Order: sequence, then C-alpha cells, then structure tokens
Amino acid sequence: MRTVHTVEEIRAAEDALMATLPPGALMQRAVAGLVSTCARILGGPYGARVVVLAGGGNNGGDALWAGARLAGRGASVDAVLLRPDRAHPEGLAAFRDAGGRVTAGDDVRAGAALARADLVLDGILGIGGRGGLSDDAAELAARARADAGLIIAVDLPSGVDPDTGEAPGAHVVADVTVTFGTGKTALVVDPAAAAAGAVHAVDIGLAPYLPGPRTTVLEDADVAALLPEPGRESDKYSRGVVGVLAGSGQYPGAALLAVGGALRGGAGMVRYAGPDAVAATVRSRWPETIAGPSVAEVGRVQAWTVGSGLGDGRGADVAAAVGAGLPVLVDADGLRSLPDRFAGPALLTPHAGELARLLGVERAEIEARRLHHARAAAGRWNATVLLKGTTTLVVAPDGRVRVNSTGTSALAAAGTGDVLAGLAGSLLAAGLEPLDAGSVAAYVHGLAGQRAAAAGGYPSAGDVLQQLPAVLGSLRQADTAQG
Ligand SMILES: NC(=O)C1=CN([C@@H]2O[C@H](COP(=O)(O)OP(=O)(O)OC[C@H]3O[C@@H](n4cnc5c(N)ncnc54)[C@H](OP(=O)(O)O)[C@@H]3O)[C@@H](O)[C@H]2O)[C@@H](O)CC1
Ligand SMILES: Nc1ncnc2c1ncn2[C@@H]1O[C@H](COP(=O)(O)OP(=O)(O)O)[C@@H](O)[C@H]1O
Ligand SMILES: [K+]
Repeated sequence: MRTVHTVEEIRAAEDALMATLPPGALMQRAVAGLVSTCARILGGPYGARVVVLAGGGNNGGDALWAGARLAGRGASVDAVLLRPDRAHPEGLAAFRDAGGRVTAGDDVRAGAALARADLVLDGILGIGGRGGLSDDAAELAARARADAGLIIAVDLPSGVDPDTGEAPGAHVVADVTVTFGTGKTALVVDPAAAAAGAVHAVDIGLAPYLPGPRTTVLEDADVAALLPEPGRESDKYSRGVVGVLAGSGQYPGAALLAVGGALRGGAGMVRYAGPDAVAATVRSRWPETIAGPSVAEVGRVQAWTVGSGLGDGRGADVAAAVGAGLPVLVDADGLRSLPDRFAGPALLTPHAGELARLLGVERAEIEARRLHHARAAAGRWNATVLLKGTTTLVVAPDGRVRVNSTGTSALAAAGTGDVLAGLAGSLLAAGLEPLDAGSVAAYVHGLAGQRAAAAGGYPSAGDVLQQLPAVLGSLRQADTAQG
C-alpha cells in the first residue's frame, strides 16, 4: 500500500525526526536518493549537462545539493536561482565549491543552458508551495519543457498544490518526480498528478513519525487481501446475492454488462429487476439470473446495484432499492433519484459530468478540483463517492480516500462503467464496506482494462468483462504464493 500524507503531517514528522539527527542530515538523505535516481536515469552523470532550477526554500536546497553531487561526478551543471537573495546558503556554497555555474532567472545564459540541458532538476517549490508559479518561474518551466531532455521534479512538480491535487496556475510538467518520505496528494490526484510523471519514492526514515494515512493507493497484495474468498462451507447466499436494477428497452446492454460484472465479480446469485423483454435478453446471455418485474417482486438480496442505463421514469424502483435498508450502489440514471441523505452503506459511482449535475457546478470545475468535489458529495449525501476518470477516486464520508492506480484509457469505451457497477455491487453483497468495495472494484476493473488492451485493438466493455476472471485469478494466486 502506498501512503499519502498532508503537508502538516509531513512537517510534524520531519520535525520529530530531525530532533534525533545532526543538523542537515535529513536533507542529505533526501539528496542521496535524488542523486542516485538522477544518475540511474542519466545512465551515469559523467559529461551530462544538468540545469538546476532553485527557488528560495529547502526544495531549492535539495536541488542545489544534488547539483553539487552531480558536478562532483563529472556533470556540467548550471543553477538558475529564482530567489538569489533567499537561495539555500549551504546548498549554494556546496554547489559553487563543486564547480557549478550560477545564473539569475532573468539572465540570457539561463535560457541557453536550458536549451542544451540533458536534465533539468526542478527545485523551485516543494511542500511549501501554494500552487501557481510566478511569471519568471513559469517562463523557465515552459522553456525547460520545450527544450530540455528530461525534467525531474524534486519532491513534487513546482506550482501544483501539494494537498489537493489541484493545479491552479502555471506549473512544471515533469517526466519523473523523486519524492521524499511519503506520498503527497498532488502526486496521485489529477490534474496535479498528470504533471508528476513517474513517481520514485525515497525513504528518509519518516514512517515511524507519520500518523496512519487517511489517503492510500492500493497495490496487488492489498486488493488480494480484501477480496472475498469463498470457503468450503460457502453457498450461493453466503457469497452474496446482488440485486441489479439496470438497463431499459433503450439500453438493454447496460443490464447485460452490470449482471455480467456482478456474476464475474463473484456474486453467488444475481436477481434482475426489470421489464420482461430486457430480462429475457439478460437470461439469454446469463441463464443463471433470476428475474422479476420490480425491486419489490424480485426476491431477497444482500445488496443492490441500481441505475446503469436505467433511463427515465424508474425513480420509484430506485427509491425502493435505496430504501431497502441494504448496502446500495447508485450509478448513472439512478443518481437522479437520490434520497436527501443515505442512512446505510451507500456507494455512488458518478463520472465528472454526473457529479457536476449532482452538485450544480460545471464539469470543468469538477475536473479541476476532483478531490474537493468528491469529498463535498460524500459529506452531502453521507455516501462513499467513487468519482470515475483518468485516476478514479473513492472517498468515504469519514474522509478516508483511496486513489486507484490501475486506470487506463482503454476503459474509455461505452459500457465499461456498467461492468464496474456490477462488479462493485457483488463486493458490497459479499460484505465489503463501500470504501473497500469501490476501491477493490476500480483496481480490478483497471487491470481488466489493461489486459483487454494488451490482447490488441480497442477493447469493448464486453472484452473488459471477459478479463475479470483472469485478473481475479492472478491476484488470488499471487496472494496464495505470498501467504
Ligand atoms: N524539512 C526538512 O528537513 C526537509 C525538507 N525537504 C525539502 O524541503 C521542501 C520544503 O521546503 P520549504 O518548507 O522551505 O518550502 P519550499 O517548497 O522550498 O518553498 C519555499 C518558499 O517559497 C514561497 N512560496 C510558496 N508558494 C510560492 C509560489 N506559488 N510562488 C513563489 N513563492 C512561493 C514560500 O515563502 P513565502 O513566499 O511564504 O515567504 C515558501 O516558504 C520539501 O518539499 C523537500 O523538497 C527535504 O530535504 C527533506 C528534509
Ligand atoms: N481516460 C481514462 N483513463 C482511465 N479510465 C477511464 C478513462 N476514461 C474512462 N475511464 C473509466 O472507464 C469507465 C467509464 O465509465 P462511465 O463513464 O460510467 O461509462 P459508461 O456509462 O459508458 O459505462 C470508468 O470506470 C472510468 O473511470
Ligand atoms: K519541485
């Protein structure tokens, strides 16, 4: 599991750790990790042309120290100081001692150095940054992106907001970010995360001083441990019966995909509530499905998945499923019929457009502040909110956040959301809490998208669905091998 902490938590942990170390030792740990990543990426620093962009704080200090070390190993290094009056004194002295050249940001030599750089180290702002670069820094960042070979951001790409994942103004767009101690929200939540590139973490010994993380990124082993495992005594009821209220005459495919997602996700049984014609289509593909005309008449279930492709005019059925006192997942058209607040476990699965409609804001505003708005909806409806997109977020009303790392644009195909709704519904029915059900489903769904894409061409939702057993099988196998 990868952890994410707030700037306040990181600063408190750094203070506690630094109190046990000689002055400057913590920064040297960070610098050692940064230099070894740079050296590895450069294939050896000897002869490389490096430019350090250094702001006036400790982030600039890291970059200047790293520049000094790289110069000591034969690199040709220039430092561009954005705040010459506040440059990190020890870092700057070490840099000069190692033979590095120093220029001011407005010097023409800065542009020339960037134009021939193999590597630019972005040390303009770190966790002290408030988001948005000043005009001179923005110009250097743009030149670096246009002209230089590779940009490595120190701790995080300068100009993004560390704690929100928002990018409110100009910012560095890095190829790689070398981050220290723990993850930051800006490294996992878009749009900021898109500017971080590949993230390498450097252990500086902070972990014992950090609190339990509110935000995490699940990995294979975490997901495998959370997946329900049918035991010898299991029957179809204990594995979980999922009620599916999805699809319509207009969108019968949504019913097929949601039922398929639930069955392939491990449900012991699926009960489908809907019109006879759609039910017949569902049963021709999934003959094991039990069907009934309405939520009230379909029989007992352990959780409901409602809304995918449902169309208009089914509000009473949605209300019946939501009011059944069971865990419920609400997707797509079901989101038009939400109660004032949920009293029991609930998982809402909007994409940005649906969340925009729910909250009465523009879609662009949701995309710019994804975590903020997912949190707002989770609080407003007392429900876990899974906000779909390039990086899917799952936010519980108590403030815990899971960020999905397996997303792929291969999932950008009609109907993949219906598969996700069925899959997550099966996990709710198996007894997972909404945060676990949503984050495990998003993870597995992303891996299925990757596998489907690897098989070639442009995968359809059906192709993604078809990969679920293989994904679940390999996660379980890895878990068994580890355990
Ligand atoms: N502590 C440790 O032991 C370790 C720390 N480490 C490193 O230190 C980094 C944090 O360093 P930091 O706290 O000095 O802040 P940093 O990000 O360099 O910003 C400097 C100043 O810039 C300013 N400023 C803010 N926003 C701005 C904007 N938009 N545009 C222009 N200026 C802006 C603001 O000053 P102000 O303007 O408020 O006076 C702010 O204080 C951390 O990310 C990691 O790299 C590692 O070495 C591990 C050990
Ligand atoms: N560019 C992308 N990168 C990663 N995942 C994506 C991307 N575009 C879409 N997805 C995923 O694809 C699924 C689409 O779901 P949704 O928007 O509900 O579509 P539909 O209603 O057609 O099924 C979601 O899981 C979403 O996170
Ligand atoms: K930086």
